[in-house]
Amino acid sequence: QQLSPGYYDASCPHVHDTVRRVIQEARTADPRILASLLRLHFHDCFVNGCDGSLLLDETPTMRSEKAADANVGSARGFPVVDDIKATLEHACPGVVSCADILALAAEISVELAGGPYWRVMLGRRDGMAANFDGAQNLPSPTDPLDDLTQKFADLGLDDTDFVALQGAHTIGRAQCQTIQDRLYNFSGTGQADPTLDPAYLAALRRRCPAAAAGGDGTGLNDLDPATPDTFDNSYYANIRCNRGLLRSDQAMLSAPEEGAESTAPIVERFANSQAQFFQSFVTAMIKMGNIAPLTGSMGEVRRSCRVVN
Ligand code: HEM
Ligand SMILES: [Ca+2]
Ligand SMILES: [Ca+2]
Repeated sequence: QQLSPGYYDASCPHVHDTVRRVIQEARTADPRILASLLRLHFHDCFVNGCDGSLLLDETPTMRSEKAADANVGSARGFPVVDDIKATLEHACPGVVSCADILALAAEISVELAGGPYWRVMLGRRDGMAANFDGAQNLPSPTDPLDDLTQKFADLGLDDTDFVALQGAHTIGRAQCQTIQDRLYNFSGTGQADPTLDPAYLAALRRRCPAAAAGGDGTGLNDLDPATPDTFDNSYYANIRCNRGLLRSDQAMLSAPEEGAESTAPIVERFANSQAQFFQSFVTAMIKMGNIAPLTGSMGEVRRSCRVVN
């Protein structure tokens, strides 16, 4: 069985508008919520496929994905997902899965931030378990380029998908702790990452004081210093002038292992053409949304996204 854009046409015809309305409301108090929701879909799909596993709370017998390094103190937006779910349970009880809510919320967030529109494939069902170990294996900002591209390739996402999906960092924030080594002690050298633009480095050091100077690592930085809240292609222009925030962002320009293709030409292409970035981003989001979905009678439609029924 396959996903389809019209999956809820009969059972919950206003699902897209409903999700959109709740996000619009949340956004007035918290503009960052668009970025946070987009990230949740990624972190869900990369662990056990797009099955809502990320949303499950810890139980005495099951470690949550929320407790994994990439998510703890970092993944946010869960109360908004709860609000969306509650609104949909009121309108169409027991119909819309939490996995589909994340897919819809990602698309709507991109669109509201000024990015492309696409018809979201729907019909995923929710999984019955979280996978803490899987979440520990999410791509990390300290992974070298080849590990990053391999983690995407393992899920059927090629280098173009990888570069396009990283473009999600055209919106949102990252905590100082994710870049502290780049600013003060790159690869144990006691120096800054030499690939960082000097003016950008100086600005980041002001925002993120060293631990010895009292920095606690929780300060926030724009992932895209040029247009932090707009979904556009300036993320790639930043990388071209060594203003990628995370090491994993800038890594797209680093030399690949022998025999592997360079991702630099794709960065260049997206920096030069927002239309090509948008087109590849949509393709890649639909591919990512198709990772190992539960369909038919597999899994369930959760009543609360935090617990199995
Ligand atoms: C190479 C793979 C990736 C790595 C290593 C990575 C890493 C990170 C890190 C470290 C943060 C900051 C978290 C924090 O400080 O709390 C972040 C934020 C973010 N990531 Fe990624 N990411 C990757 C790919 C993606 C993809 C594929 C998407 C979505 C399609 C995405 C969307 C986001 C967004 C929107 C934010 C900002 C969230 C917010 O402001 O709440 N990332 N990412
Ligand atoms: Ca999942
Ligand atoms: Ca931007």
